[in-house]
Amino acid sequence: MVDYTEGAGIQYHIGTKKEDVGKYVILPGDPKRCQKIAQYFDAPVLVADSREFVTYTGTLDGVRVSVTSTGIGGASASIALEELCNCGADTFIRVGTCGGMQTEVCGGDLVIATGAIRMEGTSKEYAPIEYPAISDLEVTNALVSAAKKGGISYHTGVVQCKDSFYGQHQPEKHPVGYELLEKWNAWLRMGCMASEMESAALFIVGAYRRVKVGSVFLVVANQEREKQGLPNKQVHDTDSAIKVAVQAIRELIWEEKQKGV
Ligand SMILES: O=P(O)(O)O[C@H]1O[C@H](CO)[C@@H](O)[C@H]1O
Ligand SMILES: O=c1cc[nH]c(=O)[nH]1
Repeated sequence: MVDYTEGAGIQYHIGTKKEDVGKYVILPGDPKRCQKIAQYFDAPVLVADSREFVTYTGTLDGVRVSVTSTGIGGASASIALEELCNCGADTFIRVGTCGGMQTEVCGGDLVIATGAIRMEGTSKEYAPIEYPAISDLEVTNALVSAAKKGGISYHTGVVQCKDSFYGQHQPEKHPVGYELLEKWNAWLRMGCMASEMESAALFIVGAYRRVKVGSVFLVVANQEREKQGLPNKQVHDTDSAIKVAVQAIRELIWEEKQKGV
């Protein structure tokens, strides 16, 4: 019988063993982003490739670091996070793409999440909706510091997470479009910066597992700019977000070394 629980030798979905995974893990959604991220590590090795979960491990400044793809949505992201925690990882940075919501959040900018709206299903199977999905402060500060050092245009704030990508982009086609549109307008009025899919689940599962999770996203476009007839640049190269995540991990490693951890 398969042992799905913590302590099992090989994790059931992601296919890693404890010795395969570093303390720090970068979490892209897209498995094809993993190799691109691993190129920034010293001596990267492909340690597992199972379903949507691809894992490489190498080092940064002598410390073991991994990258594991989460697939799309909170359900698979929560599985990746749980199983990486079972392997001993404790600090995570999601590197994703998002759609800008406020008109100043333009294609090519980065968004660093300070919290996430829980309009998805997975986090509700962990914690009551009153519990906030917030990013880890140390990881978030490291991401901000890295973006500043890199001279990259970035925004901080709340992001919206949902399960339906097309509910964001074509709400009028959905039978419950009236509800999606009303909520979208409320998120806009509250100052929500961007829409993506995984951070709410990752922040909630991270809180439950007592690990640190932060998120940085490339803004691929902004549908609100489009609606208002403003120029709407489209950008798909995630390299700036990857560089910021890698630099943030270096800063976190440096801080831990200072503390003698
Ligand atoms: O680019 P990734 O990391 O997959 O992130 C975003 O892109 C996917 C939707 O296109 C969702 O996973 C969303 O969160
Ligand atoms: O608009 C977008 C872009 C990326 N990911 C999303 O979830 N929405």
